[in-house]
Amino acid sequence: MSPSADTLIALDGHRTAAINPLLSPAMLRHEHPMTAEIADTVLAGRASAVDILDGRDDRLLVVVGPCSVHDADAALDYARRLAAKAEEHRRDLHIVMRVYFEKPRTTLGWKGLINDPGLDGTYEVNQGLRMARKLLLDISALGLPVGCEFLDPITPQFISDTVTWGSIGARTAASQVHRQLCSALSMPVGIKNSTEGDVQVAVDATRAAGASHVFAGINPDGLAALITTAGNEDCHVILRGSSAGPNYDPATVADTLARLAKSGLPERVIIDASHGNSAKDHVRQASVVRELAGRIGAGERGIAGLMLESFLVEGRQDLTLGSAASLTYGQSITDACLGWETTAELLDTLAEAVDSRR
Ligand SMILES: O=C[C@H](O)[C@H](O)COP(=O)(O)O
Ligand SMILES: C=C(OP(=O)(O)O)C(=O)O
Repeated sequence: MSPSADTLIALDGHRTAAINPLLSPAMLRHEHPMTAEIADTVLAGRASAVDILDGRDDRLLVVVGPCSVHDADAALDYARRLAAKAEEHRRDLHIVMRVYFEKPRTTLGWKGLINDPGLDGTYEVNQGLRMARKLLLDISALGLPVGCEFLDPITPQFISDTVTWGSIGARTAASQVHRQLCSALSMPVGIKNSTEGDVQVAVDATRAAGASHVFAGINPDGLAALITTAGNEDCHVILRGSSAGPNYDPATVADTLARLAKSGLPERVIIDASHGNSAKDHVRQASVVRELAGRIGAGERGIAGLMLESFLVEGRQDLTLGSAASLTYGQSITDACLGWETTAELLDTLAEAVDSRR
């Protein structure tokens, strides 16, 4: 005898409130298509990032932009300013804009524009995916490459062709699902040390992502599929500090490079000037960048790039769900960011440091 409908729900529908349609990756890519010009920006941006990581290009990779995107207009406004700065410093810096749509929360909070584009708890994910893809294309169309954190393992199918540099965050570096995902991605991916400061987890993730994997995912039509990957040899470690304090000091950088060498991996790191390296204080973030510029200018090698959290207006503000209209334009609603003027100054300083090291 078959179980009753109520029994079936009790078995595995007990805590599912709703299941709604999700648009397919192929449909979204059809609505917001790649262009030949944008493809050139993405491919050239990836090639430059890989050349820097591999030491064939002596510039610095700088991933800079808001902690999270909550307003596409403000992000594009920021992107126009950054594109001009990227052009000015193209000889010394390879600038990639941080365009983060997925926020991993310590406990609870707004999870980013893809999850809740209305900033009001309505979770219009299909709309969020449309907004994200459109913005990634709009920014790349300026000739400015973009960088994203990949959090949900399904999201990359919708946007990854537009992304020049990817990241795996501190909270997911140990996750096999995310390591497998990295092994499939076509761009270089930075993987962070844990929030508690474990660097080895990022080294292990880099090694795991370099191998081939077979896992369940979705195909371009959104159907469940078995994915076989080639492995991504362009993954690298990001030192982001921790709850115990910063980890961008020369000794930790040297120790990380030694750990990478021991695992047979290229010796290179990216330093995140924010998060645990600045205790999420944007003023301290500027000091971290200045200190690193001094070290790079004095000849330190192994640091292939930096990450900066920056937006139009310095600092941060709290979001009250449903009250987006009262937010300050161009200010972060997640972690505190450097303001535009300080960011521009710091980019000048980093460019000078690269020139001195040369
Ligand atoms: O980069 C953003 C945050 O540091 C990360 O999403 C965690 O944020 P939370 O501790 O405010 O949840
Ligand atoms: C969430 C982020 O950082 P972390 O994973 O280092 O906390 C981030 O860079 O947005």
